[in-house]
Amino acid sequence: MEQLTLFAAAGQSKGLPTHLLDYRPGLFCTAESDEYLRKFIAEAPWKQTALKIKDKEIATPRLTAWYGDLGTDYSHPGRISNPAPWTPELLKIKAIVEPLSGVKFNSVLLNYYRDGNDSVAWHSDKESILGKHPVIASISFGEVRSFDIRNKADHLEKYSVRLEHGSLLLMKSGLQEHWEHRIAKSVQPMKARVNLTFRVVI
Ligand SMILES: O=C(O)CCC(=O)C(=O)O
Ligand SMILES: [Fe+2]
Repeated sequence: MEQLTLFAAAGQSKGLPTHLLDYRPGLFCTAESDEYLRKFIAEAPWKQTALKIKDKEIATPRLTAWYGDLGTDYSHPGRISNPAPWTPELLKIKAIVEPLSGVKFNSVLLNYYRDGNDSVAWHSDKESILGKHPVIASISFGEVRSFDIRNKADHLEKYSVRLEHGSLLLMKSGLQEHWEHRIAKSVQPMKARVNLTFRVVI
């Protein structure tokens, strides 16, 4: 089972390794972010996928949608999905995020956390299809959730960033190698949040 967040009310932890993570609040203004949140919730081809853990099928505790260039089919253990074609909104966001990231992305994974029960467990995005040192740009709309990272070699070394409405979190090269991240479930009531992670699938 996932643990409940240790950082429920905390802001950005002191000592956050900024060579691995770059947090930029307010990349999109509130009105624009409200509209993106509404539109993505209403229009993305949301799916709830199943994860196989020790031969048991477990529904992923959030909804996902995958968009990208044709040919960037993305497969995870237990899940395969064909990308939907880019929408005008996603292309607009991608064009803003790319110069800030120094990367041309060819796909984006959307996560929809419907309430505080939705989450993503500790993991790193280090599948071989993302290359050895992936850079991932993460945009958040909606409810502020705590993004926790922990050092793979020492789980007690942990930090947390509150991902605000309209913010960008750049996960830089090296983060996936040595650190895991999660969005923990929350005991506080939580409204909807949509997160976009722009990626390069090779
Ligand atoms: O929702 C988030 O901020 C993180 C999502 C994530 O880690 C992922 O999709 O791999
Ligand atoms: Fe991730």
